[in-house]
Amino acid sequence: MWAARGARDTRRPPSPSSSLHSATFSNRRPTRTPTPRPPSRVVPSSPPRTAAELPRKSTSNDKHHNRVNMQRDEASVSSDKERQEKYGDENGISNLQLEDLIQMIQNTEKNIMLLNQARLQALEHVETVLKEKEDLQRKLKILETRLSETDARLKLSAEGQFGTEINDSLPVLELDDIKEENMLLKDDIQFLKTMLIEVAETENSIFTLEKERALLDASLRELEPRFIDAQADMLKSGPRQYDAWWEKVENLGDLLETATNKVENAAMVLGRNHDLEDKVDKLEASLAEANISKFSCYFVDLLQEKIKSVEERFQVCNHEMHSQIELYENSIAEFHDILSKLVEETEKRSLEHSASSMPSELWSRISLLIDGWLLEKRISYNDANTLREMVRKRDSCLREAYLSCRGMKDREIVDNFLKITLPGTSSGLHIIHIAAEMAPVAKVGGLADVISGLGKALQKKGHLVEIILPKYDCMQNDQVNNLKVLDVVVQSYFEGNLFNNKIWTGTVEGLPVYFIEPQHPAKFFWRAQYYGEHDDFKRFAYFSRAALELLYQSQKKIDIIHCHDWQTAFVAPLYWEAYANLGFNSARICFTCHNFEYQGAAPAQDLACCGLDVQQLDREDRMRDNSHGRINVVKGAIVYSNIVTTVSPTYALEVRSEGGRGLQDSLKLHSRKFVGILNGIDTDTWNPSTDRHLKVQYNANDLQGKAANKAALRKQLNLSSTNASQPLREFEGIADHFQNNNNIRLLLKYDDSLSHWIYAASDMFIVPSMFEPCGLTQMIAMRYGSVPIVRKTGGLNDSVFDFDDETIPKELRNGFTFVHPDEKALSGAMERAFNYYNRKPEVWKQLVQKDMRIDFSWASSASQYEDIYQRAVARARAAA
Ligand SMILES: Nc1ncnc2c1ncn2[C@@H]1O[C@H](COP(=O)(O)OP(=O)(O)O)[C@@H](O)[C@H]1O
Repeated sequence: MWAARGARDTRRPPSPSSSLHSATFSNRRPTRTPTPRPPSRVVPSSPPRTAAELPRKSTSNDKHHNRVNMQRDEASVSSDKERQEKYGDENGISNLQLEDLIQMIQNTEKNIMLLNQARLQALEHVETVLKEKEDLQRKLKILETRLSETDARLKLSAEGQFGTEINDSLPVLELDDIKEENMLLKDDIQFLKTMLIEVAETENSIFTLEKERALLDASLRELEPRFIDAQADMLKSGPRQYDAWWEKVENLGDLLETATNKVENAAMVLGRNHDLEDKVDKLEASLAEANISKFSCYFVDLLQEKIKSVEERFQVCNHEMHSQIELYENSIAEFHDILSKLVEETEKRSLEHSASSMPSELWSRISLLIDGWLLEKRISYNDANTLREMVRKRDSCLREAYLSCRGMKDREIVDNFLKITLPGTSSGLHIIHIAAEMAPVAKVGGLADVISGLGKALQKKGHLVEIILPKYDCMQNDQVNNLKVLDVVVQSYFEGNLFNNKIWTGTVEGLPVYFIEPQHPAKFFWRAQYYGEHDDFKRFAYFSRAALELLYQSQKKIDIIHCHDWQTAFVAPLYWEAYANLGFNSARICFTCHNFEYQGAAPAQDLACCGLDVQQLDREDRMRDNSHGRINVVKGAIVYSNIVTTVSPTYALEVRSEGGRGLQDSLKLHSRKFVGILNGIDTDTWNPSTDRHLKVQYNANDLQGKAANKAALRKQLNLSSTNASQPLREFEGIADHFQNNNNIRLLLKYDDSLSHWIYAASDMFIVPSMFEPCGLTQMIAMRYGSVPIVRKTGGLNDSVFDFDDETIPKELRNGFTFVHPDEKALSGAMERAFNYYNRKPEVWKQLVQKDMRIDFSWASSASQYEDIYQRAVARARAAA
């Protein structure tokens, strides 16, 4: 499958067909990172000897339990390893200690589960005992009936109605004795009944206990994820915390062991109840025997004795049960206490942890806070600068002050910040980008990618980077974090009047951004589109002036103001002609032209709208266009900037001749400050192994997902699926014609998500541009394993090297190129690519993998920008 980018012949506003065309699809779901699972729980088939499972305290010889422990240990060890790989051993705690600690925590947690299991099983036993008690009651009833029968018979026999046999064998005196004994027996049985009621009460209290245990269980489940976090935190804790945690975990272990023993004792007591039941059985049997042997005195004695012993045993058991339950209740309360302390500590630790690795997003918020306070005149210029310096240095005091501000009133926060202002120095620069686009909040094309990509890379290098954009009505507000309007109005000059501007702030991709919303009747940025308005010149002249006014009023001590393309090229002459005289002159101006096709030429008098002096600037050596009697804003930026760049070394050469579109002489004149730096791509945004827009994520080592994306896109675009390697072609004029074609689709729309998918689905990416200042698409394509076929021009020439060109080092060869801007040359390059694709799939695969591994990140390009910024700043300081 192929994606082709239209030959470049127009720039802003981009033609809707300017980029990606292709097709494919798959209905496979993306592979997802497995959700972390809770630690496995082992439920033993009998009440566990949990002490054996407590670390370093094992006493059990039970084979089954040993096996269970071994499985658990293996699980703990492997998860420990994973954690160690993830977090490393930053604080010098020995691996062994950490392993022990983690293993201990995991075992402890599992033991809690096991303890609960044991409790459940103990309860099951209690239920059994309850049933057995009922049996016992039934049997006692029978016993009672039989006794009363015996009583009746004895009565009859005493009255002489019972036959001679009895009268012969039992004298009357003996019968009286038996009667009395039977009465005693009855009392005993009554007593036994009372005891059984007591047992029932004990059971009730066990059920109450069980309820409490269930609550505890629920809170345990809630605590489980925090507990896991705490384990991770512990890996990062210093030795002191490690010791404290260790001690707590050991206490917990001891407590659990005690509780376990108690449960074991309870189980023993229940066992004794079984014995008791056996004895009652025997009693019953003996009674039957006594009945058969017709009330032998000896038997009744025996019976009485047995009942007495039953009663005694019952009392002992009951007492034991009560004390066990009491102990168990106490240990649960203790356990609860330790658990709450553990939670408290975990929360404290996680707060400390987040403080040590505060993301750039938060630093950006602090930076915006400081600027807001300065504009609102709540802090002085000096304090603001000191605080900014601290932001730049990622100062830990400032971080602490910010983190401790939660819930404070505004005034208190300001005071808090002012308290920690200390003088400091830094080699980092304060860089402001003023631009018309920024990805992903306001993106039309590559300029937007550059602003966020370069900004992030410079921020990573320790510079304080801020962006100023127009507040477009059509921008993606959902891509801005913390978007809010400042309680301040910045006035700026336009066409002889001052106009209010609302200032919005927010972070985009972790960078602090200002959005200017002009309160001008022309509603400059309420046009439902970024470019293409009849008054574009005025719209962006207004914006450039307002952006400088914002910087001026916020009294920032800026090192670099970086403006981009003709829309913000006004900044360079405005800064030096209108603001430097006011003392706002610490910054050096850098101008990047992303495309010399667009130069912002207009009738000379139009320049006056933003306060520039037309008389002064409409001169050959300043802003007058080289070929027409107009003024040219890009020329003005070339003349007035300290640094001028364009987006690739080859394009920098091209624009010194024809490619300069009339500005070649100016560029030659200012060639000492002019340089071409190849753009990078934002490798976080463009990453096939994490890209959420794809059907299936993949990487250079596992290309299966790429094929799945291709199949998915083909299906989505309703293309034939009979031949998966069928190519697509393009061109607007034949879009309708292609609509019913099985192998071709022409897509004429801007769709960011689809663009990601197309990069992933395509095998080849054709960029046959007539000219291409840099081009990002060929680099993004390579990152997604789509081999570029490009014309050797501009940045394409600096990033794509022909696979068959033996004059180029082999390791650099990554695509297919052609020079002549005609169909024959393009077909030749495509044929060569197809040859490899169809006939040498292994070679092709290696090429795809190699392309995916090329580093197109901003890192090296940002270093070049950093270098030229620093040199310009150093020159300025030396001159001062
Ligand atoms: N139709 C489109 N839908 C979504 N994104 C697009 C589209 N066309 C181009 N893009 C994106 O715009 C950027 C183009 O950058 P670049 O190659 O420098 O071209 P340009 O300078 O014309 O903007 C890339 O991020 C590309 O993915």
